[in-house]
Amino acid sequence: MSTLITNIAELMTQDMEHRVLKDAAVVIDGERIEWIGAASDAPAADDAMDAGGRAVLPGWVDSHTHLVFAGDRSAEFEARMAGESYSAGGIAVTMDATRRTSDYDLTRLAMGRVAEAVSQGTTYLETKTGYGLDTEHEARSARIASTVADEVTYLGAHLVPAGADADAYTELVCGPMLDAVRPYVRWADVFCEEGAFTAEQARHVLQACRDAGLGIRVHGNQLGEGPGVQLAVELGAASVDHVNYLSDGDVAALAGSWSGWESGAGARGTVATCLPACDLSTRQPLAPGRKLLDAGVQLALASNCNPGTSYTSSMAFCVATAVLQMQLTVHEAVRAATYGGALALHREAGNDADGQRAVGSLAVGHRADLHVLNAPSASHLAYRPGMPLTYAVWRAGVRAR
Ligand SMILES: N=CN[C@@H](CCC(=O)O)C(=O)O
Ligand SMILES: [Zn+2]
Repeated sequence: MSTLITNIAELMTQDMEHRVLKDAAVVIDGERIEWIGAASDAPAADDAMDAGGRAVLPGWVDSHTHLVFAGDRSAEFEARMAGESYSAGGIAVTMDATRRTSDYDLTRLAMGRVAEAVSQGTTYLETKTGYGLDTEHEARSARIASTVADEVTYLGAHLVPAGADADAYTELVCGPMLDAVRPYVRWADVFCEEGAFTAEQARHVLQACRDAGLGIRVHGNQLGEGPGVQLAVELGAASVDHVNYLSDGDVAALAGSWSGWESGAGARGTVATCLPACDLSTRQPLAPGRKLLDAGVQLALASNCNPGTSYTSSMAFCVATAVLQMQLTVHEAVRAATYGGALALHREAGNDADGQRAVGSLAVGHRADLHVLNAPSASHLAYRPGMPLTYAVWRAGVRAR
């Protein structure tokens, strides 16, 4: 069954040539994109939709969320708005609420959050464990996550639970807990920050998880300059996320990891994932996205949806903030929220060794993940911030909104 979507005023492909087509059309067939080009050249299809002069872009790829949780931390948020600063300790509050919640309710809550994200144009989504923090509850979170998200990350190393010895807990994360989550996850992550895990503990976790066949990523440099970025680059992590406080050496290390990549002469590097909604909600300085891009670093934008630091799954909000406050162009911000997320998850074009279709860009053969805006161009995402601009969504070729 094929569908022609025509009368597209602006088609932002985010493909390798960065093409933006005017008066365009797309044909999707099953879960894949069959054809892209000028509306006047479009082939016939079984079905047709007139986009009415609207803009189309790839569905958002949200490469960093924490959706498997229960409970509410609005009091912590209010205290922060009154001047308190964020610290990792709040994670324990969510851990308690999450452990007390049944499988059924935890699944229902996570599914509801995914549905909210999809209704706003997100078509590919990663989520993490990290609110279980013992073997039983981390495995349960990983299992539930694997039923609701496209990609699952093991974040047993989110916080050392109260009363536990940090090194003994790290051993648990690298041993029995890793074995228990392994069937459900593709990635591992560690919160490498003061109050969470030291560089040495983080290295141990990342190496053990890599040895177990997982891809790795790091929460780093969120609350101050720290070892997270350097560790991520050294170990070849797919991404380092937050990146608020960076030394010149950190920026250089990230840029160096991408040298030669675009010309095909170098290997992939470590994506810097900026989380602007989190930065606003924690009153941290926004990550230096402009500086990173100018240095040659590949950037992702993600929501970091979680109850502590960023209780929103709105990628449009992240894009608007990146344009209005981080000095990215609209094209750069949309690219970071689509192609950049795919790059951070090793799901971009040309990286489909396991048979999955590429996401995050629109080209023939890629997964049919399309986001139709109720606007004639993507610039309206920043020009009309906060407006409900999602008009239609296709996720793997299925109309999701
Ligand atoms: N920084 C570490 N983890 C989450 C916050 C978790 C929480 O406070 O519940 C984050 O990415 O911001
Ligand atoms: Zn996070």
